[in-house]
Amino acid sequence: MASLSCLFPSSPSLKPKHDRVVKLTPSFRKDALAFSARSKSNYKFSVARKVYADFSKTNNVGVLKKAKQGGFEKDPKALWRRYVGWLYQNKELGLYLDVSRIGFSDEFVAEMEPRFQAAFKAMEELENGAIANPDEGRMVGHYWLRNSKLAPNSFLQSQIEKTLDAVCKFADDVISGKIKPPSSPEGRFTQILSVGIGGSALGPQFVAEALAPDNPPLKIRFIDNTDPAGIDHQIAQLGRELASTLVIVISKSGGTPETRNGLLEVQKAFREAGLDFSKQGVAITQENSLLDNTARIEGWVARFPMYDWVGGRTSEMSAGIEIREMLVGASMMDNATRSTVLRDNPAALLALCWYWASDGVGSKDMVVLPYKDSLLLFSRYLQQLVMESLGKEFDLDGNRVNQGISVYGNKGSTDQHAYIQQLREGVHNFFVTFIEVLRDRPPGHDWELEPGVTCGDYLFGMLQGTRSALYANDRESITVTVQEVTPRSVGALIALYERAVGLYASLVNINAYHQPGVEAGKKAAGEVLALQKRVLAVLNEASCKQPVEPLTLEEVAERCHAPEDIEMIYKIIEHMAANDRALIAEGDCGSPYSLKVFLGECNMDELYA
Ligand SMILES: O=P(O)(O)OC[C@H]1O[C@H](O)[C@H](O)[C@@H](O)[C@@H]1O
Repeated sequence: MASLSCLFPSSPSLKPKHDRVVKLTPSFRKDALAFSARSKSNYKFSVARKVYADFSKTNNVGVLKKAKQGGFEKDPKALWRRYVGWLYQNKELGLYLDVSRIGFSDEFVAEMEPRFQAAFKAMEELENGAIANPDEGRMVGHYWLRNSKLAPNSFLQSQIEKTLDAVCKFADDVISGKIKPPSSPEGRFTQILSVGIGGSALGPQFVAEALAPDNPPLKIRFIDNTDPAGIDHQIAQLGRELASTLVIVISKSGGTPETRNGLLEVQKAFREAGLDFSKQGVAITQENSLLDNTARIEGWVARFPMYDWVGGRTSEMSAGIEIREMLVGASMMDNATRSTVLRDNPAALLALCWYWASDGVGSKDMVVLPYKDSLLLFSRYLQQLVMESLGKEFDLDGNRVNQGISVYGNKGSTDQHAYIQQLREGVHNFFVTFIEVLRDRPPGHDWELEPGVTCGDYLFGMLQGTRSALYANDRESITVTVQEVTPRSVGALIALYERAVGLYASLVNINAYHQPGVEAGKKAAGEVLALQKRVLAVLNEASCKQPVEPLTLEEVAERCHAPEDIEMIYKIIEHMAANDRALIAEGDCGSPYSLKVFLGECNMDELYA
């Protein structure tokens, strides 16, 4: 078993290359202001504007703010012309993008054109194998997964193709019962339990929810946290079907603590049920990772690779279900989003809208509202893709920029009964993306629940109504329309947003492919657990005395040589007490100074260890 420290890797390569506490330079400030003023001063709808910059005195963070006053284009005919003029249509994919309810002007588009050309060039270089993730010294190759011929060399190309074939064959063999669990009465796998977190969970969850047939050959459930009660619930729900459950453990790094814990908990459940986990376990991870080595040594059913050059949040196409059609959709969208003509490139249009709506500094949140239950998880999926990619402290030149765009949303029309009130009338700090699906339900199932009106017409009406009502109050929106939710359209949507994020990152000059900020929390979590071990040792020593010596928090902190960590020690003891692992002799947790604690048992082995 790996020690805990191995599972909280702190990668030195993730550190900034140089001291990046750099002030926002006056020239940057001037450029930003001039750019914003120039591009918006001629705004054709004659919107009065006030543009000002506000620089925080305390941390040198520059925030360019704009104030929009007056109205948007409200004349229906002019608005219709704007709609038609900017409408993007992808005939092959049956996908439309409407950006008419974002108020950018022609002057703004012209100002942005050179930046987009630079972004297109950077994207081309990325696709050709440039080190597009400089901090980590990595190529960024998720686009090759849907067109292996793009891979920069034949070795990578054949790796991609072989993996895809192997995944598809494995899936067929599991479904047909050729690969089966050793001791299940059904004689085939009936359930999938997917264990993973972040990019190793959100994509599979989204796709599984979006594309699940009514009666899938295998049902899928997820463990995506280190919450023991949540894990117990998933295992309990499987019940006797644990014997016919295929457990797929997904972790690019192969060392993420939450995923490791999920695996250990599931393996324990297998042992207790008298089942051999290795005959039902599959690993999807980088070659030679901790997970890969474990799976190899224990002889799991299968192992599939994730690549160094594919980030977790862009790994949806690495290995999974229904993959070939999704890849076709993604590849078609990739072709469309390679266009260097802004108007013809839906990813560039999205990036343009994001830049306009959020002033290129994330001043507005992106609310994602799919009007389709099966796309519920799209917003959660996009939350990671957008926020982990764009939420960066420094730009590529080392300037402190604190970039990002916040993403939230669930689905319509459900959310209309929750927070649309605030969107329409409250604080104006967002823009909306509607996802519209034209086909309501499979052909032949529709009926009119009142004369001339189906259930789906209501959903349609709610979307259109909300879009209009928001715009009437100067709230901007984008609408992405697809014909149906199919593997192809889901693949296309994922590819559309992956590219939009990449292009936007170029516009604001940040690395979209690393996540240095995530390391801080992981490191701190490791320190908490290390402190907990010291607390346990101190309490154990006092609890082994005759008579037992209950300790105050101050005494524990002092004996741990960590008086400055007393608050964390209190939290550790509170948590242990709630789980019957520490006993309260006096006082209670609500009055920390009154507390005296000890352990229920003395562990002699540990005492003399
Ligand atoms: O796939 P794994 O290596 O287990 O990583 C799972 C997740 O870990 C971290 O939180 C990263 O920030 C995510 O980008 C990643 O998706």
